[in-house]
Amino acid sequence: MERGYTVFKSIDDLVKRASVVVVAITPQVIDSIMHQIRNALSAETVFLSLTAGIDIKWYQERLGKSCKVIRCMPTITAQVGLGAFAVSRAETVSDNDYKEVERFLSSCGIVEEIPESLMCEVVSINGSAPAYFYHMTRVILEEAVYMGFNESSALRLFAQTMKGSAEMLLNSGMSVEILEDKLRLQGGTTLTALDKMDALGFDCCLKEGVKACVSRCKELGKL
Ligand SMILES: NC(=O)C1=CN([C@@H]2O[C@H](COP(=O)(O)OP(=O)(O)OC[C@H]3O[C@@H](n4cnc5c(N)ncnc54)[C@H](OP(=O)(O)O)[C@@H]3O)[C@@H](O)[C@H]2O)C=CC1
Ligand SMILES: O=C(O)[C@@H]1CCC=N1
Repeated sequence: MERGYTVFKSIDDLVKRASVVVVAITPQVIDSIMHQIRNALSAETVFLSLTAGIDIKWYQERLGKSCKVIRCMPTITAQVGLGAFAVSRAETVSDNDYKEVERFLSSCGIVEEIPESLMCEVVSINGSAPAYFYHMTRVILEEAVYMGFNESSALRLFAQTMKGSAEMLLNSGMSVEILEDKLRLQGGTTLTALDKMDALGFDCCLKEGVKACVSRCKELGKL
């Protein structure tokens, strides 16, 4: 433990020694490690699953009804301490177990407890959402370069603007409608841009993307 972590030679050894086991593998391979986990799991072990689409019932069917499962949908932004974790728990998870996991997740982001029935829906607003933003950034940057900007200069301007916009949404006390309305000046540039995007189906594209994301999450749970 000199470096603050220990490397185990097998999943079996790791699960036997851990009070909380974090499962962060893809839905496509999770079934293949279940038997190793089942043999090593104690009644006290808390199982924190980050795997999209896999529900609490799925774990209970493989590990037993009494297993303590917390399902979590994380975001890649935890890497910079700004994670947004959506969690739900099995009835077998005590408040103390839950608080321990919440404390651990809170070290790198915010934690919201949500009904398990919304765990696939939430992927579309947290887990996958950073990619929507990165994709939008790529499109905007492409246009910026076309207009003559240096790419890194445009990136700094755009990303800082988005960071500030998110900060205002979270901490200004103003609603998203009020904030948008503040920019919708009659005859102004912003309104012209929003009208053009609206006419080309921007809102509809976003809604359809969100729906596709949720559907895929549900399919992953059935693989
Ligand atoms: N990426 C994201 O932003 C988000 C991901 N998620 C969820 O997190 C989970 C992991 O995603 P992500 O980290 O991106 O995926 P990666 O493919 O980057 O990582 C998968 C990990 O699983 C390990 N692994 C694969 N097969 C086995 C196995 N048989 N036994 C043990 N370990 C194995 C891999 O180890 P090795 O490298 O050694 O092969 C790798 O560390 C997914 O379920 C995804 O739905 C949720 C929200 C956001
Ligand atoms: O794309 C995926 O399947 C995972 C879930 C959320 C983000 N990445």
